[in-house]
This record gives sequence, structure tokens and C-alpha cells, in this order.
Amino acid sequence: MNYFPAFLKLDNKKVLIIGGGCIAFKKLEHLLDFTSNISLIALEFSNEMSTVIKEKKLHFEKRSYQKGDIKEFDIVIIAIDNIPLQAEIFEESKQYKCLCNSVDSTEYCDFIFPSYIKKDDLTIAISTSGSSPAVAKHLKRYLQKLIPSNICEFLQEMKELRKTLPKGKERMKILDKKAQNYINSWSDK
Ligand SMILES: C[C@@]1(CC(=O)O)C2=NC(=C\c3[nH]c(c(CCC(=O)O)c3CC(=O)O)Cc3[nH]c(c(CC(=O)O)c3CCC(=O)O)/C=C3\N/C(=C\2)[C@@H](CCC(=O)O)[C@]3(C)CC(=O)O)/[C@H]1CCC(=O)O
Ligand SMILES: NC(=O)c1ccc[n+]([C@@H]2O[C@H](COP(=O)([O-])OP(=O)(O)OC[C@H]3O[C@@H](n4cnc5c(N)ncnc54)[C@H](O)[C@@H]3O)[C@@H](O)[C@H]2O)c1
Repeated sequence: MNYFPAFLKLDNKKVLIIGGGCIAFKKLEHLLDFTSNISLIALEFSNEMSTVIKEKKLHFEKRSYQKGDIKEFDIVIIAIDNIPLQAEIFEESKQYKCLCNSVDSTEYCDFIFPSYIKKDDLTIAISTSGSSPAVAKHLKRYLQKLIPSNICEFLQEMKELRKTLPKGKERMKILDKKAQNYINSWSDK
């Protein structure tokens, strides 16, 4: 089965990252685009990680992972370089209601990180279901070049129009036509 694509609201969700190296940093950067309710536990934090932790005033503990650490969290990212421990934490997570991502195997993931493009309200997420993260990254770069910089203004305009017109079939038709014309105008260039 492939992964169900959903956009999660992270307000009031507590996120824990276990690990403080290069990959933990990548996951932290991506998460910070959507929430700052992030805590971290790691034996060692890289310099870039320590800088961001300080800058964003995130809660962190410099120590080894201990059983029970994930208990209070809704979302857990296991970004340590120890695969048996990744498996152990994933197994432990089954007794709680948290969702786990581990960076070395989809076997220990309830969800995976997509590659994404974010421009204000627009988010485009790409996944290869773990088949090739490199393809996800390069497809993102390709799509980034196709999307015009004025898309945010256009979305804002559509949002306003959607608010001012009364709900119903007529509104649907107007919005659909306007969206279609906008997207089609890209290939005219
Ligand atoms: C998309 C992105 C998002 C992000 O990190 O936020 C992301 N990986 C990215 C980059 C990347 N990762 C890797 C390379 C080297 C080339 C390659 O292997 O392809 C590159 C390319 C690079 O860094 O240039 C190596 C790698 N990745 C995973 C494993 C373990 C394994 O596959 O077993 C290994 C092998 C480790 C080893 O070598 O031992 C696993 C996962 N990586 C995922 C996400 C999830 C699946 C996403 C999907 O559906 O495709 C999943 C399953 C779990 C997860 O991490 O959530 C981000 C692009 C960010 C961007 O857009 O710029
Ligand atoms: N998902 C991805 O996109 C992706 C890409 C490349 C690599 N990886 C995998 O990610 C893993 C991490 O890679 P990295 O480059 O960040 O490694 P790293 O060595 O830079 O960092 C590992 C971190 O884990 C911490 N750690 C280790 N044992 C711990 C414990 N018991 N308790 C708390 N913290 C502990 C270390 O202190 C360190 O901060 C590797 O196993 C690698 O294969 C994943």
C-alpha cells in the first residue's frame, strides 16, 4: 500500500526529534516551516543544529534516548545513526498514540517526509513512497522552475473572490474558469 497524502495541522501538536546530526538538521529545517513546537534529544548536536536551537529557543536535552521519552509527544522523528535503536523506538511508539518517522527505513515509519515546494498558502508535496528520495528532490527542483512567482498574488485574489461571491454553482463555475485560464496561460508563454 502507498502512503495517504494529507496536510497535517501541527498547532497543539508536540514534536520530538531524536538525533542532532546532519539528517536531524534537515528534518528540523523542514518542520520549522510549519511549527516551532519542537523538542530535541541527542547525545551530540552539530554546530548548525545548536545555532538554530538557540535562535528559535527550542527545548533540547543533550543525552542518550531513554525509554518513555516519546510518551508525551504526538510526532516523533527518529534521526539517529543506530538502526536497531530506531527499530526499538518505533516498536515502543506502538503503545502510545504518536506518529513516528525514522530516517533509515520505511519499515519503521508511520509517515514519511515529502519533498515540497512552499510559497505562502501553496504547498506542493512530492513522494516516491521511499523508492527514490533523490528523484523526489529533483522533481521538486524541476517543478519549482515551472511555477511563476506571481502565484501567491493569484491565490490571494482567488481567496478574496471566493469570500465575496455567494456559495453555489455559479461561484464554482467562475472560480473554475479563472483557475483554468491562469494555469493555461503558463503554456502560452
Ligand atoms: C524528500 C526528502 C525530504 C526530507 O528529508 O525532508 C527525503 N529524503 C530527502 C533526500 C535524500 N535522502 C537520501 C538521499 C540520497 C540519495 C537517495 O538515496 O535517493 C537524498 C538526496 C539528497 O540529500 O540530496 C537518502 C535516504 N533517504 C531515506 C533513506 C533510507 C532508505 O531509503 O532506506 C536514505 C538512504 C540513507 C543511506 O544512504 O543509507 C529515506 C527517506 N527519505 C525521505 C525523504 C523519505 C522518503 C521520501 C520519498 O517518498 O521519496 C524516507 C523514506 C524517510 C524520511 O526521511 O522521511 C529529502 C529531499 C529534500 C528536498 O526536497 O530537497
Ligand atoms: N532519511 C534521509 O533522508 C536520510 C538521508 C541520508 C542518511 N540517512 C540516515 O540517517 C541516519 C543519521 O544520519 P546523520 O548523517 O544525521 O548521522 P550523524 O552521525 O550526523 O548524527 C547522528 C545523531 O544521532 C545521535 N545519537 C546517536 N545515538 C543516540 C542515542 N542513543 N540517543 C540520542 N542521540 C543519539 C548523535 O548524537 C548524533 O547527533 C543514518 O543512519 C543515515 O543512514 C537518512
